[in-house]
Amino acid sequence: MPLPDAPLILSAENLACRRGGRLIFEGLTFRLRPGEAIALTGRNGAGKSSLLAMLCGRLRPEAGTIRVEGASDVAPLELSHVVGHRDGLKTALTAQENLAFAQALLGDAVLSSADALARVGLPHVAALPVGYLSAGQRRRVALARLLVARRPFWLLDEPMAALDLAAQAMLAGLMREHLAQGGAILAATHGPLGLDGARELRIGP
Ligand SMILES: Nc1ncnc2c1ncn2[C@@H]1O[C@H](COP(=O)(O)OP(=O)(O)OP(=O)(O)O)[C@@H](O)[C@H]1O
Repeated sequence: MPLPDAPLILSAENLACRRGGRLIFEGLTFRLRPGEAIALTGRNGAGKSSLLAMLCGRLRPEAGTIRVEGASDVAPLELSHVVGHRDGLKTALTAQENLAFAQALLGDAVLSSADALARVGLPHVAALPVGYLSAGQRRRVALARLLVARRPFWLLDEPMAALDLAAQAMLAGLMREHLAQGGAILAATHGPLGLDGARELRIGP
């Protein structure tokens, strides 16, 4: 899908989240603007992953609204890359095949699969089935999906998990590039993202 020309803002208004009958959070309001990064923080169980699930349409808010200002008729998921705890990779396919699949699915191609793997430092595993890769290598392949198709919003759940220090620096660099190009990032995290200008959004006490 071609991206709309208008500046896009991911907007959440007065969100409440209920899981297993328990109110997890309520009254959550924020706007994610072009070029902006939000570090979503909070203790274990505060609802960070649940918020990401709501933003990408997998979980219905108990109350409140989520919309994209500038493209109100488009679901946020269609304008987002989501990298969650589950990497969504197909273990029998090679790294390159997984990325080619993602590119065909997501459209609006940017880098080729081979170039995206090179950017995340994995050119040598392109032809290996993902099932053979280490945890950190798998995460890098999942992150390479960010590079094969253009999406303004990156919604990331613990993106630094399983990455060694060099890979953390590489990811911070990719995120900075995305922000410099007018993209926006919301990342649930328990640690630093390596982004100086990131604004903290804390859920819970
Ligand atoms: N499918 C579910 N059914 C019932 N409760 C759930 C379900 N999924 C999550 N929860 C509960 O919702 C709460 C929020 O979970 P969530 O995974 O969003 O927290 P989190 O902030 O991402 O935690 P962490 O920092 O540990 O990753 C937790 O109490 C969790 O047990």
